[in-house]
Amino acid sequence: QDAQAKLPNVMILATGGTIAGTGADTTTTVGYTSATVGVDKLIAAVPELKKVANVKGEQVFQIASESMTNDHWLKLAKRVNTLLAQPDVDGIVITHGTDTIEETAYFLDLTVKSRKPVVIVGAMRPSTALSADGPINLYNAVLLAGSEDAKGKGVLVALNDQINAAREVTKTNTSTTDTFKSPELGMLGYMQDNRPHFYRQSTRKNTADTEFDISKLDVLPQVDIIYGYANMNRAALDAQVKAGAKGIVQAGVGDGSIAAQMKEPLMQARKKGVIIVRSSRVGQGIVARNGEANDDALDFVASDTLNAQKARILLMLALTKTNDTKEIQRMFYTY
Ligand SMILES: NC(=O)C[C@H](N)C(=O)O
Repeated sequence: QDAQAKLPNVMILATGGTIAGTGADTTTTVGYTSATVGVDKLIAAVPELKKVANVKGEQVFQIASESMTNDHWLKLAKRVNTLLAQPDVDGIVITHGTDTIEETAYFLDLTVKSRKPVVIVGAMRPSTALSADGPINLYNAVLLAGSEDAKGKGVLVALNDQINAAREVTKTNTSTTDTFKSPELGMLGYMQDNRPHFYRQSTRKNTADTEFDISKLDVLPQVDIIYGYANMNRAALDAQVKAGAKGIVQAGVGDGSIAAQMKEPLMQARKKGVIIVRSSRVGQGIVARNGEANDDALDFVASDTLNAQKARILLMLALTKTNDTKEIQRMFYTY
């Protein structure tokens, strides 16, 4: 009894994904159905959890993560903040589909107001598969969320025995279990021997140290992404601006370069008040301010090392505070 009382209290918030998926048979690893197993069953499948934490489950959503929306994020962030404000919650694990895990992780990294651990976990193989990765990933996530070492490190993404920072992690492979990597800045550490081993930490501000507050928001500003490619044209940009986008992230070629034929359309969008952020489709490296484009003259913002899908998140949150491009650029160098 006493030993159990000394264990950390970890809440598991389930949102769906492949970790809760089921396939036709044990060898089905593609073509299965995501988000079918409930949180109680996920917990019951790993009896070892009880030895390392007092776990409680809550089904927040039951969706495949490709269908994650801003509304889901607002609801999830509010729930996480409410739970972490309770003295009887030491850490949170979120089970999530892997397709947008990096986006949800970064959204929470910017909006959770606590230094208690928040760990997001998923799986690449459905729960019914041979060598399903969900159970060990969930076990490690609960250990991590209950550990002292994970406090104050921002939102963590833990799969495949590795710990990555929300800002830096990305899905690098469509289907293998070693898909989550922080290819340019490196992972934070490993899960091994029933404990985390940390080697580094992100230098960017997160969680309790950010300026963003979603507690009173029911909707986020519309921000969309346009993708760079040879022979790019303005159709997607114009459609997004017409549909009411307040911000556009360009996942540009190379160092966020702007095609000659896109310069005028982007300038026109900016004149209409739309904030333009230059990111890159490359996936690694800095998009430098005033590098491949004169951001000062164009009044654009450079994404620094954020990929386009994460730049979209920071721009949405930035737009809840300001429309000033200098301020928004500061935020891109802060978070
Ligand atoms: N491995 C997965 O979880 C993929 C799934 N499509 C999802 O993101 O929900």
